[in-house]
Formats: sequence, C-alpha cells, structure tokens
Amino acid sequence: MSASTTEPLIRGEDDGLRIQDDRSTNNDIEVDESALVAPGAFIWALTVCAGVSGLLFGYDTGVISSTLVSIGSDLSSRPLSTLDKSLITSCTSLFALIASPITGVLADHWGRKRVILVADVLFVVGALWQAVTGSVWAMIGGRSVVGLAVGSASFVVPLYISELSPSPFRGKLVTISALFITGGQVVAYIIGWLFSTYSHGWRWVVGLGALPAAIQFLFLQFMPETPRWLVQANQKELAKKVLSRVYGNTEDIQDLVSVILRQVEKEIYEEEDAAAERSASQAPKQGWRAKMARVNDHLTQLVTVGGNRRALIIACMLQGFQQLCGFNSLMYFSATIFAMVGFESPTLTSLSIALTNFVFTLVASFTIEKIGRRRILLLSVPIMILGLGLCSVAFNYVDIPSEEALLEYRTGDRVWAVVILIAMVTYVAGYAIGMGNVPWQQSELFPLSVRSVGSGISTATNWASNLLIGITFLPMMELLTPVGTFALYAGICIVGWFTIWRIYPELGGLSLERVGELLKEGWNVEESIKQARLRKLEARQKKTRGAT
Ligand SMILES: O[C@H]1[C@H](O)[C@@H](O)[C@H](O)[C@@H](O)[C@H]1O
Repeated sequence: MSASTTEPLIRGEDDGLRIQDDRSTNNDIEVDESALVAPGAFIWALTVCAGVSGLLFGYDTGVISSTLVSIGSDLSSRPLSTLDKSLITSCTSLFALIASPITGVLADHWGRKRVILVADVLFVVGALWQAVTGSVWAMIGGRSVVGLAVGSASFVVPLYISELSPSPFRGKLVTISALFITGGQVVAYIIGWLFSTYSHGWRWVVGLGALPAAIQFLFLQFMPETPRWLVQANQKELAKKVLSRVYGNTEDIQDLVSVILRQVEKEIYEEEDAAAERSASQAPKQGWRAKMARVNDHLTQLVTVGGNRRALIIACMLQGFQQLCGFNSLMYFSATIFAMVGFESPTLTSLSIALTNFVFTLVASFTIEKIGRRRILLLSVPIMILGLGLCSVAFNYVDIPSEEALLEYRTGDRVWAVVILIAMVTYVAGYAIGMGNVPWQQSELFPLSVRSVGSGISTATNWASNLLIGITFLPMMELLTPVGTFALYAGICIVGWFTIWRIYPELGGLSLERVGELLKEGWNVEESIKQARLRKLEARQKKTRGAT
C-alpha cells in the first residue's frame, strides 16, 4: 500500500481532503491492493442489490420462450402469426440496442445510480403494460419498454459494480452480475412452465417482473454512487466515505483509500487538461451546447486516441462474439429445437440449457480471478467449438419434420437426439464459463473519461448482434439446414478464438487506471501476461510470508 509520490498538496477547498494534485508531477501512483483477502460485506451487499437488474434482464429475456407458446388467442383475438412472434421477440433487443448508447451518455451526467433507478421504472411500466395488454401491437409496445430497461441495465450494472469493487475481486463481482442474468433466465423458464397450464397464466408471468424492480427501486435509495463518478462530480469527501466503506475502515486501509483517490484524480486532471487544450481554440459554450460538445469530445477521444480505440475494439469484439456464437438462439428457440428432434417434453428439456448456463456461470465466478479473463476464454471457446461441431454432425443423422408436422413428431432417432442434447449442454457449459460473462467486464477496459460512453457502445454491439441472431436463426435453419447453421456458429467461434488470442490482454487484478496505461501503446498481450504472472507470484510470496 504505497505511493511513490511524496509531498501531498491540498487541491481546492471543497472538502478539505488532502489529495495530491498530480498536474504538477509526472510521478506514477502505485496502488497495491494485493493484501486484500476477500470482498467485504458492504461491496457484497451492493453487488447483490445492483445484481437485481441483471435478474430482471435475464427474466425478461428468458420469459419470452414460454410466453409465446402460452398466449394462444389472448391478443387481438387470434393466434399469433410467425411475424407477430418475431416482432414480439426482437423488439426487446432492438430497443435495448437503442437504449444502451443513450444511457451510456446519461450515466456520465446523471450518475450510474440514477440510470439504474430509471431502468427500474421502465421495468415496472413494461411488466404491467404487458400483463394487461389486449392486442399484439400493444404487446410489442410493452416489450419495447422492457427493451429500454434491459438495454440500460445491461450496460450500467457491470459499470457500477466494476467502479466500486477493489481490483482483485472485480472479475468475480462482475461475474456475479452475469450470474443474476442466468439465474433470472432459469427463474423465467420455471415460472413460465408452472403457469403454462393456467389460462391467461402468461399475464402473471410477465407481470411478475415488476416486483423485483419495485423492491430494487426502494433499496437503491440507500445505495451510494460510485467513488469514481463522485470524484468526477467533485464530491471527493463522499467518494472517500464510499471507498472507506468498500475497503474497510482500518488505519492501514485509509492509506490505500487515499492512494486510490489520488490515482483517480490524477486521471481526471490529465483528461481535463487535455480537454481544455483541445477546446482552447473554440468559443466557450454554455448549457446544453456545452454538454453536447463534451459528448462529442468523448466520442472523438474514443475513436482517435490509440488506447481508447483499442479498448473499444476489444470490448465490441467480445460483445459481438458473445452473441454471434449463437447462444441466444438456444435461449429463445431451444424448446423448438428439442421438439424438432423428438423430445417428449421440449420445454422441460430446454430447462437443461438455462440450468447449465447458470451452474457454469457460478463455476466461472469462483475461477475467473484464479485463471484470468484471457485464459478462461482461450480454454473455454474450444469447448464451445467441440459442442457445436458435435451438434452439427449429429443433425446429419436426425430426420427433421416439416413445420406443420412438428407438433405430431415424436419418433426421432433417440440416440442422436440425446447426442444433440449432450452436445448443446457441452456448448452451453463452455459458453457460460467464458464468453457468457467475460465481455461484461467491458467497463474495465476504458479510462474514466470515456468509460461510460465506451461501455454504452459495446453494449449496443451486444444487442445489435443479439438482434441479428434472433432474426436469422429460424431462416438459417431452413436455408442452411441445422447442420450448416451450427457449423457456421462453430466457424464464428474459431474466428473469435484467434481474435482473442491476438488482441485481448490479461487484465485480471489490474486497477482500472492501470488498464488504460497497458493499452496506450499497443495490445500489449505479452506484457500483460508477464505482469499477471508477476502479480500472482507476488501474491503467493506475500501469503507464504504471512503464514510464516
Ligand atoms: O451474459 C449473458 C448471459 O450469458 C445470458 O445467458 C445471455 O442470454 C445474454 O445474452 C448474455 O449477455
């Protein structure tokens, strides 16, 4: 817990906090968090409270599978057409895609917490709207409001957790939010299945989503803003209080808290100075024009500054592959696939997909810090390729009935149907361990000045790819056949593996401010691996020293 700088100066008089003004020095600030053993109760509580948004994200995306088959003629007094089903499913992804870059900007102005609050209001409105709706178009409206909520929550929750958590536990705690997503999907599958026999039961299923959102809304009143946003908003005293609660209040820890604050401040000062230099030649702007100019400046910085651009490429690449590898086609259509290959109870069989996803995300939360983000991806993507390859081969041996005959079809080749199930479970396990959660670590890639905007854009990439997969899956199953479709997803995973291997450095255990430095001059993959090894070695040595 040391800072290599000396002579702290007092900057500003707003809160009397003794913080080094690093405009005057080029010294590095070293934050050493390796002595921290486990996340404290406070950060756990915050992660769980924020994670409820993930639960809603999972619930509202998972619920559609059972809702579509239970609606019957409840909407517009007619059965749903294929177009109705596609629109009801994809409008959520479309509106999530629209919401994420916008909330990316808003989270900078309003703060991270207020975006979670707004998402909660949208979750409640969307859930109740769907529950009472009478027509197909009104249902599409309700699903779109939910889409706005899902888009905002999916971007802001990992950002919130990542800015609050101590570096050694950041990977684990952000993975917990992914665990909530997959847990929400399991709950949605189970509740959907339980209510499927009641007439109009689907209205309860979609309406229930309002409850956790309303509870979270109440809890949020007691949750703090992130220290990093608070420093940016010039509320340093409050930022210090939050950090102290996250890290603990011992004297030793207070030194560490001060060093972290100084590091955050240093980053902000450097960015402020650079922004002032850039705008020196322009006429000063006021009000919303000033705000727009700031957003514009952030977007320009995101693309033109090498380190930011690299961060954006990595974040969008990971989010793109997370969806283009085809996982959500199973989430949305696994029941259809299992019916196709002849399973007696396709909805129940498809629960195995959601459960595997949940269980292996749980495994990831225990292992990600030990194995590392990069390594966990490089090890798990081949498992996905294996599952998809096996699936593609197995489909060669199963007779697929025409769509009309689908409901009566129950006599597929049992052995190959089971092979398909095993292959899919293998694929999902591989996905959940790496691809399903590592991309949500996206916020750590960006420096504070462009973190919110950058995370918003990469979340939008996730939803754009999600939309693409949702729309193309069924047509591809016809045009390319299941063999071709799953082979294509395997091919995408192969490309994904090579791209990750080439450009994604190991970022586990680095402070958010250090990540920026790593990407400044290049991808620095080799260097990052070396540093990660060193960090591990040091941590091990400290432990042994502590034990003796
Ligand atoms: O991380 C989540 C998770 O893997 C979900 O199961 C999936 O449906 C989402 O698309 C993804 O973003």
